[in-house]
Amino acid sequence: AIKPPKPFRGGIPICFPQFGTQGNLEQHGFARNRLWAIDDNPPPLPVNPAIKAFVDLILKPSEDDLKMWPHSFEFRLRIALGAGGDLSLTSRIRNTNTDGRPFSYTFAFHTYFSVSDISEVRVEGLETMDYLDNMKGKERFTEQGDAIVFESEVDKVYLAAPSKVAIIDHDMRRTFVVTKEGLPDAVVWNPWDKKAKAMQDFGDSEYKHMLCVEPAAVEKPITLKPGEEWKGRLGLSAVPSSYCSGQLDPLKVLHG
Ligand SMILES: O=P(O)(O)OC[C@H]1O[C@@H](O)[C@H](O)[C@@H](O)[C@@H]1O
Repeated sequence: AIKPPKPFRGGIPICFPQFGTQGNLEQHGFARNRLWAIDDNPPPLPVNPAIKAFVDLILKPSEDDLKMWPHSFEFRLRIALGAGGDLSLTSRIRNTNTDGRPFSYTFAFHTYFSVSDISEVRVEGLETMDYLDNMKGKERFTEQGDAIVFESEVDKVYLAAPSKVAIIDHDMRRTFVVTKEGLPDAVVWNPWDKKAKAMQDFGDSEYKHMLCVEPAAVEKPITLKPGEEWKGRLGLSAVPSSYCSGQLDPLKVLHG
């Protein structure tokens, strides 16, 4: 059972106004631990004709939030479902400070994916990208040319990652396609066995069946002046993937 203010481990927690430990706030910021309200009268947002249903939510800071992070904001979230089950999350964050002050934040859609077996999963789209390795003091490295596979703990922030990343699950014959807009980075995280054991709200072997791929703005914080609004979008779809002689065609997966 989830008892606020504990974050939910799974789904798509929203990291705002701080990703990870990059600041003075609690890990990943406070937004993921708050109750959001239904936004009955959201400002217009173009609706993709493929969208069949959506809900608009809003988060504004409480008095306590303002003590920790002294900025007034309106965070609108549209959660939309397409006919084929495609999911789209659009975040709109507006600076509503009345004292003329800008604010800066980092952000992530902390997306948990369910996979059959992490050792059999490949991530395509992040080859040759630069990344900051959270396990090595955020040092910068460059990924090799091969798809990413998993054989130990991974906690990396890929910088200026492409707008489409694919998670290919051989055993399930399923590929998750993650698309992102307005979010330059992509975090990839799996805690592996030792960290899984150390996490109280996580089963010892659950790491085998999950992977986080998180569209994010981490390296360069986003700054908004009063009255300015930022928009970031996450798109998710699951497509059946055929699996022939051990190889998928990555170009086909990523470019349709
Ligand atoms: O346990 P939390 O706060 O949900 O965070 C889980 C992980 O989230 C990832 O996004 C971070 O890169 C990791 O460093 C972190 O361990």
